[in-house]
Amino acid sequence: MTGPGRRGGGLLVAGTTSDAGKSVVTAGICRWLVRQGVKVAPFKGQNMSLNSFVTRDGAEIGRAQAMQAQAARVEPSALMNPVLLKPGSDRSSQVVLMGKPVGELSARGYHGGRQEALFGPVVECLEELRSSYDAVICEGAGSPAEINLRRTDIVNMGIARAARLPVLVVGDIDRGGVFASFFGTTALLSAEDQRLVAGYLVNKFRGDVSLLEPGLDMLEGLTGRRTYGVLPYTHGLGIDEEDGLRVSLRGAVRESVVAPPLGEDVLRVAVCAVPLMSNFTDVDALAAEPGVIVRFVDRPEELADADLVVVPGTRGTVRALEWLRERGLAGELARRAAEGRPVLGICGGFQLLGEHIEDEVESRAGSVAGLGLLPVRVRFAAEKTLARPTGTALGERVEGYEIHHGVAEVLGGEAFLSGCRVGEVWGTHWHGSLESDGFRRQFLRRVASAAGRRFVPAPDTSFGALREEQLDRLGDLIEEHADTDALLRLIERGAPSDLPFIAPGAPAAPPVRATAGAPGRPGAPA
Ligand SMILES: NC(=O)CC[C@H](N)C(=O)O
Repeated sequence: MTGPGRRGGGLLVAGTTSDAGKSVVTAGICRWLVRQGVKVAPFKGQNMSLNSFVTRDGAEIGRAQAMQAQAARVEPSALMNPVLLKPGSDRSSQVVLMGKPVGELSARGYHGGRQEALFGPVVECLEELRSSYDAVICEGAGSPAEINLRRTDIVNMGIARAARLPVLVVGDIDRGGVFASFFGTTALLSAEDQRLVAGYLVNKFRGDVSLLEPGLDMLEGLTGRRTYGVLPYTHGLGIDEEDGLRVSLRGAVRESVVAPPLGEDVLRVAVCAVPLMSNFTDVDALAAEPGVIVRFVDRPEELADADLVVVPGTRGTVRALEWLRERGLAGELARRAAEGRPVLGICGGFQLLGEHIEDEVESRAGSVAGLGLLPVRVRFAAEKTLARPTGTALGERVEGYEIHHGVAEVLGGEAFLSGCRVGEVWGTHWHGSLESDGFRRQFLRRVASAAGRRFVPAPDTSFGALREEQLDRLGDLIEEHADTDALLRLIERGAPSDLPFIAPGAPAAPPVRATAGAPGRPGAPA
């Protein structure tokens, strides 16, 4: 890898838990490597997420992999995330294979054979990437020691074994229990799997590393495996989170810039935390503006002081509609619309603002009345629209991306990004439009004026530049707090050959039970 043309380096970044920081560590490693002149790509065999992105050639992949591709300074591709599971309920998910939906499957159906069938294609995607990049940094899912799922695994040790990748296990020390987690994660793997587990990376550490070091030495004594770095707890790096289901955002304030507002007033944005929220990252660009406060809400009272209410995308348009009605938010939205106070509906949030929804695909609820705030009729199609549209709104160029089954027929209002606007109610299928800086500023000016706020958008916020800065900070974290020489050796040469076996190893599988417990969320590791 040090010389041009050297191919085949790789690493699997696994975690002791979900949310240990695998995605950001993977991105950080990609950014550090590309800065060293290494041609690097990210990969995740299977991702479970409602936050997805559309590649230039129209394939849907997890946003986390798209973000990692940006960290690696390469164009995202379906090869980087061949399987994407999009939960539609606690028990079933839409399976997206190589960027296209192939059907809805229950967790049981998925683990009962379908996932195994995907192993070959997933490994082929990884091999294809490895043949054209110096290094591929793979992200695992959940924990590699999910002993109930190991047999059919296509994202953790299954992939590491097939591609002979060294494995680095990331642990979140902020939650505590990191030593037991590292030890246990290793000790519950088979001897063959353990041979690839090269060592550990401590994430989210606060305080004095010298206090941690004796523990890391003891861990090495116990496992024969070293720790490759201790990354400090860093705020503001939660970019492009994976899973809108697991992370309850209700009541949460979107991490915003600390710069003071320019005008006399701030602008308050309330985002309805609808069920199965998709691409809630759309509002990150609002939170990046000085003086814009973005929070997720689920009660009508919380809309009262909001200058803008966003109804975001959702994998369950009809379900979200019911939820808005049950919680009294629907009435509040109608009142706002009548008063000329701004509302922005994005994708599923746009669909439900319309007059009528015909859905035999997503909810199978048939004919459903929408909130009637926009002159739009939506009919769900089996075919998914995946697109990267560009256009103009408020005199500014806008780029976006579309991921939806619903097809909107716009019957009136003023055209707005393939959707429409009536009064101060705006609706579009486009995600990501707020990342277009000029448009975002114009839109915020318009909202401020409609809301009667003396808010002034900063003239120079560049969302793209902020995103790049964040990725650079991730690269810095690796460069400054990991043993990069050792990491590079690992990526180039694979796991050391003398890693000891830690008892007891993988437990034997029990005889198959006729009525095994329900597996909970589909594809549990996420
Ligand atoms: N991304 C979305 O919000 C999707 C909207 C809706 N569930 C559809 O598929 O049409």
